[in-house]
Amino acid sequence: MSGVEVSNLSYSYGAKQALDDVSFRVEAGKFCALLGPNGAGKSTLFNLLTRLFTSPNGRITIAGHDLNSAPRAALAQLGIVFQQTTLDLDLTVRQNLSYFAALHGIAGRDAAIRIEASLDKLDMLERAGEKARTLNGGHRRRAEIARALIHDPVVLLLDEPTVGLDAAARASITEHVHRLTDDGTTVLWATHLTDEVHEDDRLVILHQARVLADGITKEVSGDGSLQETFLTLTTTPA
Ligand SMILES: Nc1ncnc2c1ncn2[C@@H]1O[C@H](COP(=O)(O)OP(=O)(O)OP(=O)(O)O)[C@@H](O)[C@H]1O
Repeated sequence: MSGVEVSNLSYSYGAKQALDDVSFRVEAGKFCALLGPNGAGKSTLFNLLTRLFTSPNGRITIAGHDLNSAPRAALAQLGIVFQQTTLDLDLTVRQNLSYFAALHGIAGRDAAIRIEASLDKLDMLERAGEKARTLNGGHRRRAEIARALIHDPVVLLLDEPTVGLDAAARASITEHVHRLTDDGTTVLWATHLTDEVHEDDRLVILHQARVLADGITKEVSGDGSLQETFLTLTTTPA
């Protein structure tokens, strides 16, 4: 089964083409890194995947649901972590998650069970009663990821989720999110940092609106390092 499928997707801001005939498919339960330098088109793609933008060109399916013709079914299967923090800093971690659960129509005992399970996956249970304001950047991010899992989405999208974090927090979040695939979650992780990508991950390299490489990371890198491959691909004119 496919988690996310993008077919022949294009998008322009006026004369500026941000995505040019982009296609890739991520199988359910896999971690896929969407790797691209600044301006590659990653945020544009995320805005289309979350239906903030729509495009007449191309097709997106989420867990088999066409985002255009069945948007409610498709979006119900999506968990989203945006680049900018969206926690209410004056609420505790648990209150932030409860509020989000309520927005999804989840309440009472069901909500409590899901919140515990989501926090546990991110090793955040012991911080449930702390106000978001008192957490460091890494823990805030982990709380947001836990929040994105409450409704048990098939697909989790993260748009450069480690921006602004120190090396230890980046490594911890990267590991936690990789482990989510053990439960069958499909992960699409946008980044410009090659050290966040594991050699067995699916990898899509995006540059100047186009997909330049698509495959298993170690196969894309070949004999070199991913860093070398990425630099070669993205510093050579497309
Ligand atoms: N509102 C806009 N109007 C015009 N051009 C835009 C707009 N938003 C983005 N672009 C351009 O579209 C291209 C893709 O931008 P996008 O933000 O999707 O890339 P990105 O890979 O997310 O980059 P970054 O890592 O810097 O966020 C870039 O050339 C960018 O300058």
